[in-house]
Parts: sequence; C-alpha cells; structure tokens
Amino acid sequence: MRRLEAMEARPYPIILTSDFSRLKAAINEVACPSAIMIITDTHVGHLYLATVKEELGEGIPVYDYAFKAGETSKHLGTITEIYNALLAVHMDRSGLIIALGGGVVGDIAGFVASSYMRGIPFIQIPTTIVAQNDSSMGGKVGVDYLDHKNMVGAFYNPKLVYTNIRTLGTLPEREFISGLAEVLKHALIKNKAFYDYLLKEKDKILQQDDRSLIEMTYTSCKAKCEVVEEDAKELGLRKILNFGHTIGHALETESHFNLLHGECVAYGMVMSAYISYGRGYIEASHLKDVESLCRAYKLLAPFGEYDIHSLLQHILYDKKKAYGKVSFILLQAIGQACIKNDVTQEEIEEAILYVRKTCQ
Ligand SMILES: O=C(O)C(=O)C[C@@H](O)[C@H](O)[C@H](O)COP(=O)(O)O
Repeated sequence: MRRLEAMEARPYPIILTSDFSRLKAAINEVACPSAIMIITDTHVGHLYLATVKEELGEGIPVYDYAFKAGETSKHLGTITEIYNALLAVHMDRSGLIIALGGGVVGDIAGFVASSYMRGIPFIQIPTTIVAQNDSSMGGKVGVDYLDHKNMVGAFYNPKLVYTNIRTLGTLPEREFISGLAEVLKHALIKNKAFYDYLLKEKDKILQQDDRSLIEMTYTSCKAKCEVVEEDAKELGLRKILNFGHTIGHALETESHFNLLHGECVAYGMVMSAYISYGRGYIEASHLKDVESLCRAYKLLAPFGEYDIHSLLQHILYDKKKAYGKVSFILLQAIGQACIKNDVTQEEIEEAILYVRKTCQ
C-alpha cells in the first residue's frame, strides 16, 4: 500500500480597507486571468460596477452579469443563466469570476465558479455587513432549493476577499442592522472580549465610523476563520457558526423572507440562549446579556404571530440533520458554544413562546 496526504485548504487573503484603490494589485497577487466576469445584482451593479471596472483597467476583457436583486433569485435557474453568459463570452478555466455584492451574490457567483468547467477561480468583493463579516469567507456557496435555504451547494474558497467597508454607506439601515446579527453571533459563540468591545463601541459602529468598522470586521472574520480552519467541511466544530440559525432559517422560510436573515438569526440566538438557560448551562443573567447585545444593535423587533407547528416542521427538515437528529448550538457562557442534538420539541416551543413574550 502507498499513501499520501492531500492538502485541501489553501489560505487566501482577506483585505479590509475603505476604498477600491488596492483592488487590482490585490488581484494580481492571487491570479493572472485571461478574462473576468463580474457577477452582481441589479441593485449593487448600479452602485459599484462602474467603479470596480474602472479600477480593473483595460488590460483584459471584463464582462458583467447582473441578476435581479434579492433572495428570490437564489435558485438554480439563475445559475444556468450565468453558465449561458459565461459560455457566450467563451470564458474558460483561465478566466476569473468576481462576486460583487452581498451574501446572495457571493453564494450564487461562488457556486457558479465551483461548478463551471469543474471550477474556475473567483474572488469576493462583499458589499454588505453579512457578506463582509460572514458569508464571503469559509467557502460555503450555493442556492436555495424548493422551500429549503442553501440546500444545494458546495464548499469552494475564493482566491481573495476584498472588503471596502465604505460600501456599507449605501446599505439600507434595516439591512445594516440585520447583518450585524452575524457579528454578534461571533462574539457570543467565541469571544467574550469581542462581546465587551461591541457593547462599548456600539455608537461608533452604528454610525459607521471607519476605524471601528474595520476593527469590528477584523475581529469578526478572525473568529470565523479560526473555526473554519479547524473544520472546513462542517463535520464538527464549524456547526457552532450555526448558532441561532436552526430556528432562524425556519423563521426566514416561515416569514416568506419578509424577515431578513439577521433579524431571524437574532431571534434564533435568544431562543437558543433560552434553551441553554432552561438546561442550566447558563445563568439568567447570561440570557439577558444575549438579549441586551441584540437590543443594543436595534435587533429583536416585536415578534410576529408565526405558526409554531409550521416553524417546528421547518426545523425538523433542517438540512443539518444527521442520523435523524437536528443539531442545536447552545451556549455554555458568553463566548462559548456547544453542539447538542437532543433538544426536544417542547424546549423549542417554550423558547418560541419566550421570545414571543419578551419581544413585544
Ligand atoms: O459558515 C458557516 O458555516 C455558517 O454557518 C455561517 C452562517 O452564518 C451562514 O448563514 C451560512 O450561510 C449558513 O449556512 P448553512 O449551511 O446553515 O445554510
């Protein structure tokens, strides 16, 4: 017998800055493409496509494809339309895909990159809080399928993440706030000092002070990267990044995506904290700490009259189910999470009722 070790993960840089001036140099460090296809959506394309194209200059052909903005575009139909656009310009494996936009754009463009010609390089230019602090790194790409969020996809890393935090200036306030839920999540599951920082810096962060945003994004990305480095394919530890998401995804579906991802994750985090408290893993004061952090960032608006039975059905169909059991991420302290697969229906129902009562 002979054996060798295959190294799957390759490091990639994450640049955090406040303009696009270093973009071309950053791309040149990681790729030497024959052509570029910028994939964006109608909204972000209108705002930043021209600037990004200008930064890329004229040396190589740069094409673009914009799909209709929003989660409703995140399906296989959009993927095939983009394959057609790539074929139409004869994009081959020496080409490069750029994802310019938020999480939906990154997930779609990344999935196209992972599958077109069995994979061509791509880079992420995230323009939303969720994308800059979460979805642009870690390699999860894909689309929704039928009623199920992110049901079809792959793990496929970008060659580079280039973050210009000033793009947040054009983000609607509701999306900015909602996206912060993922940042709060990183503090709650991984880093108590970051939790303290977020409380202390809340005004500057909410006012989008450059330095505070870059510092926040750096710490948030670092927390995520440390987890992903240990478990890229989500076989164990990486599941903690799903804190608040098991119920959050169900709520997103149940609200027909009228609630934003982060808004649902915030409710989900409080529900998970409530279950943790119910089990005696954390003190009542920790549950209140989770709520206070969310409220400090204007999350946890009054909770709608969602049908509990229907929510439970979505949760039971969670794609993370393994051996018939749904994994839940609970807290053991602020900054420390654990993975449990024995959470009962009763615990979930009680947690939903708790949030209904507390968020009025
Ligand atoms: O990167 C991860 O792993 C996460 O779970 C991060 C989540 O915040 C993110 O919403 C992710 O897209 C969820 O992925 P999914 O596998 O739960 O669909």
